[in-house]
Amino acid sequence: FSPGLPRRAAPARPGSASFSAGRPSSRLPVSSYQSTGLIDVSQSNNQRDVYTMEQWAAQYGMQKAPGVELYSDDDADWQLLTQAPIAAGSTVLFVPSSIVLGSNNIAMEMGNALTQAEAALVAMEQGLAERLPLFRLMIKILAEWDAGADSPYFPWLNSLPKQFYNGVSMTDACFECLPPYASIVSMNERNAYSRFLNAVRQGFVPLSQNTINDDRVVKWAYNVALTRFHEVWEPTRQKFIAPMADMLNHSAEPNCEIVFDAEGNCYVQALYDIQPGSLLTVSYGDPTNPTPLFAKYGFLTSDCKTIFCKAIHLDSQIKELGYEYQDLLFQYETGEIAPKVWDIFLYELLQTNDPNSADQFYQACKNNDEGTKQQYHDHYFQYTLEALKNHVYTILGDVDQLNMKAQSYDLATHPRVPVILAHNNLVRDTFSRTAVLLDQMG
Ligand SMILES: C[S@@+](CC[C@H](N)C(=O)[O-])C[C@H]1O[C@@H](n2cnc3c(N)ncnc32)[C@H](O)[C@@H]1O
Repeated sequence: FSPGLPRRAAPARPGSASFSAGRPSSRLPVSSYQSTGLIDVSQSNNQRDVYTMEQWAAQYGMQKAPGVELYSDDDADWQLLTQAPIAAGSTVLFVPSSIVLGSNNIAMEMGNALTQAEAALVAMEQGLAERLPLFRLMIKILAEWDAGADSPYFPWLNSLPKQFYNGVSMTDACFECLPPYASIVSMNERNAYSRFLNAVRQGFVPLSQNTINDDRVVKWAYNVALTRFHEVWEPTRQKFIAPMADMLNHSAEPNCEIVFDAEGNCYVQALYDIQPGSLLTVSYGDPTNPTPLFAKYGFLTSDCKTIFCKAIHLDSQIKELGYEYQDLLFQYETGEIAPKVWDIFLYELLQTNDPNSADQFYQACKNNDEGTKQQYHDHYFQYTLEALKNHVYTILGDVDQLNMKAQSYDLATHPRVPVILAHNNLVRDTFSRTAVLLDQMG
């Protein structure tokens, strides 16, 4: 779950002297996929046995640096913290490959049945080929869930959350309370899930009918896979889930990173010296934009410094100028707007009113001709300013409406309302500051 991080050569396995004892690892047996003692994934039962999972992982050879502990302040969300200092570069956690779920191994284990299910998935939508490693993880989780207490992964499954707040779990009522960009990104997550469900229901993979027909179970397995994987790109692209390492939360300024060696062993390493009492964190992705993290993981980072431009009506201008959303940032604390946001607004104005100038401005942007760009910006400043103000005040008005709608929902049936409001408030706070800045400009 830290796609942006480069894979590094794996460090030497930590000397056992400085690590809490763990028995030598042995490969987990493949479960026989029979249903006994199924785990209740209904949201009403959010009990999680994380400590038995920790003991189970230790029995298979998981090792932690002294002082590393599971921690929760609400019994719902768990993470790792350290009670002892940890030196930069040292290994915080080691998870042996014997308990790591890897999409390549799953493909080998499940063979032809999985290949057929994957073909059915890709036939629905070519772009889903990218999501095959995730599909494999989901199928494996379902197979282990199907095996119930007979699954060698039972303690891990029993430690997992039942409640999710991401786009996959959202209803149409939730999407109606989000600004367009957040709504689209969240809906994409749910749509990908629907395709996965459809592929599972084609019946190729050896899962019980009860499992296949239970939307809650399939959705839970999908959410577990989606929110807990770590992607590696070498020697081939694949996704892993390493029990215990999957307890690390996200931070925009993480103090740890996750690496896998060629055998699939997982190492969590300290990026800096870490003080006692610190939470251990990794990066789940682009820290400049909280919305995709919100849609995928269902939380809003408290340490977010920027949001992306919400001008999705200018998508074609963004594409034409070759800009990325990462270039189009609004600063949370100051409301400042990135220069390229001004470019796309001006470009649209010129296209509508003065196509020749639009062409010249386009060339200047493409050639990084800052002088010419500045001349256009100076000349049309009042118009661009008006267009931006209009956009910002429209978004502010919309967000107020969306929040009013979200607040009218019953929390018992809409548990995602708080995170939706937190998302919208981040947008509102940032844009309020931007509005003040724009008003000061004229
Ligand atoms: C890989 S799991 C991490 C372990 C997880 N906290 C747990 O209780 O099992 C990812 C999930 O942790 C939660 N999470 C991670 N980072 C977070 C953060 N900075 N703030 C709030 N929740 C976070 C989200 O629910 C996310 O989907």
